[in-house]
Amino acid sequence: MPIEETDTKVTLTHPSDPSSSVTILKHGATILSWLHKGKEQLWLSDAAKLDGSKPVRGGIPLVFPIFGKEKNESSPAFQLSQHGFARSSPWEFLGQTTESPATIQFGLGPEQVDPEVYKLWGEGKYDFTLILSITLDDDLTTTIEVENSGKEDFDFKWLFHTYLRVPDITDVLVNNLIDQRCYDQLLATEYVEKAPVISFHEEFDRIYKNIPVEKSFQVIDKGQVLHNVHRDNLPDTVVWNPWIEKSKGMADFEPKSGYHHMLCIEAGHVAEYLTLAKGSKWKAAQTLSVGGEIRLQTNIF
Ligand SMILES: O=P(O)(O)OC[C@H]1O[C@@H](O)[C@H](O)[C@@H](O)[C@@H]1O
Repeated sequence: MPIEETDTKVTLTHPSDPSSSVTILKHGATILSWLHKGKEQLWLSDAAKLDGSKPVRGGIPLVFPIFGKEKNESSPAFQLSQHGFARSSPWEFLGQTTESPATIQFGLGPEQVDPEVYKLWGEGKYDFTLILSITLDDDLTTTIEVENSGKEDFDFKWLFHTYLRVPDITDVLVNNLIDQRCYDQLLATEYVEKAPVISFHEEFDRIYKNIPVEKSFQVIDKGQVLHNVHRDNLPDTVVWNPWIEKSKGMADFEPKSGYHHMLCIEAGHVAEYLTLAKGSKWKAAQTLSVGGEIRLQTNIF
């Protein structure tokens, strides 16, 4: 059976390769696991809450309609909690849409969001439909469509908060971010990245902005490409590792040494808000792939 559904989860198995599968928690439509030819590609905390009491620490949580906390008091998103409500709402499983490649869909509308939370976004005046499509081929593609089905335009941000699994963060390099503008959230400073490859030795939290979509990022471990992150209509990418102190402060981050085995590369539209006019739609996607040759894309600005 390519699809297995329980009350809380859905697992889609590759139709011609039983060792490849993706498992999604209905709460938050959070991808918890992607097995590629028997090998787990995502990191999931041992203490992640899977009962809906907290967003999942690990996998691919979905960030909408804000990224982080909105600091502008006059914004309709000011009262929303960190990273918005998509990751903490119960999505509906809509079923399979194509067989080859295998695609399943999940949906979220205002009626599924906790009414107390929904009221915090523009006093509950926005109507929206989110459709998440998950396509399992040799790659894993997540496609999001946001529709403004209401009577008012609204502003939003979107992000796939992907926790990639790595053998040891101190051995890992990420390429193709050179010459991109970035905002360092720890230093609260904006600058142009000059490192030909990024390496990790301490807490890391940067928003790389407006990156040509032709550029893909590769996570390289001792000369070997582990992960490739491709983007469609997602101009920004957050790179995050909490390191020692921040991990200690997160109750749902276990084991505490887990920061060694994860790296978040989060494709999104977060540097600026997108305005979605009433009646219109916006679509974007992230594709993760495994292995391949090292590709340096330094000549695309
Ligand atoms: O703890 P949360 O809400 O899942 O956020 C985790 C991290 O998410 C990242 O996207 C942010 O850049 C970090 O600043 C943040 O700490």
